[in-house]
Amino acid sequence: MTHFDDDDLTATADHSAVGGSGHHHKVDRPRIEAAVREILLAIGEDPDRGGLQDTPKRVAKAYAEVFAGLHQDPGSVLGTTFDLDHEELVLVKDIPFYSTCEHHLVPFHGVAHVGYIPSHDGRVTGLSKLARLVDIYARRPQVQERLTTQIVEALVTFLKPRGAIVVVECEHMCMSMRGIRKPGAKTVTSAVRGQLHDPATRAEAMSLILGR
Ligand SMILES: Nc1nc2c(ncn2[C@@H]2O[C@H](COP(=O)(O)OP(=O)(O)OP(=O)(O)O)[C@@H](O)[C@H]2O)c(=O)[nH]1
Ligand SMILES: [Zn+2]
Repeated sequence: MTHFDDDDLTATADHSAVGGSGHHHKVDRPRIEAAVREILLAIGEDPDRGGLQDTPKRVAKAYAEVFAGLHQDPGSVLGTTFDLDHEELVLVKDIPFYSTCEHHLVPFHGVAHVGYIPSHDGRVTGLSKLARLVDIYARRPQVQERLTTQIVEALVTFLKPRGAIVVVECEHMCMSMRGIRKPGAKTVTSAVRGQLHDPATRAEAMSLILGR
């Protein structure tokens, strides 16, 4: 039996244009459990002591949640659209998220700002879908640059907007708790497409994003 957890999105991702994983298996929890037991042994711990007995199971459950985005389809999320006749910028800002650095498998977290200028027929998606899109790509082993690009590419692919902008601001735990140890350092990445390349349009979006 495969163990696959998620709250409410269950479609299997296979959309290569927007970074579908191409993996057809789901999260294999027994395999994670065995690996976590090995790690505990390798760091010199006793995986059989009371406090650690259930840890491999807990980690497997947590990983199934944290990496659930590998098995979710951004197209099915952005498929809900409304004909609202709004042809100007729609921006959801300060969307909080947690992701996992693919280099160290420790968290990076912050906020994403996601905006687009709807297509000429004025079709817009539900606002919550923009936040769902962020989670689908955040819940994978990631680097911040790819996360940013995948979100903007999904907007372009599924909404055919006249323009799109994604700005992501993160603190990387791999830079805070270990290595260079610079807690508080923030990494900002952005990606723009279409009409948001226009300096005035881009400046308007950026002032909305930065105006706190
Ligand atoms: N570009 C980019 N780099 C990242 C991201 N997350 C972590 N990194 C970096 O990935 C790099 C990996 O560098 P390596 O030299 O291979 O690994 P390392 O010896 O653990 O590096 P240090 O973190 O400098 O100790 C580090 O510089 C991290 O800061 C990310 O989202 N984007
Ligand atoms: Zn890292």
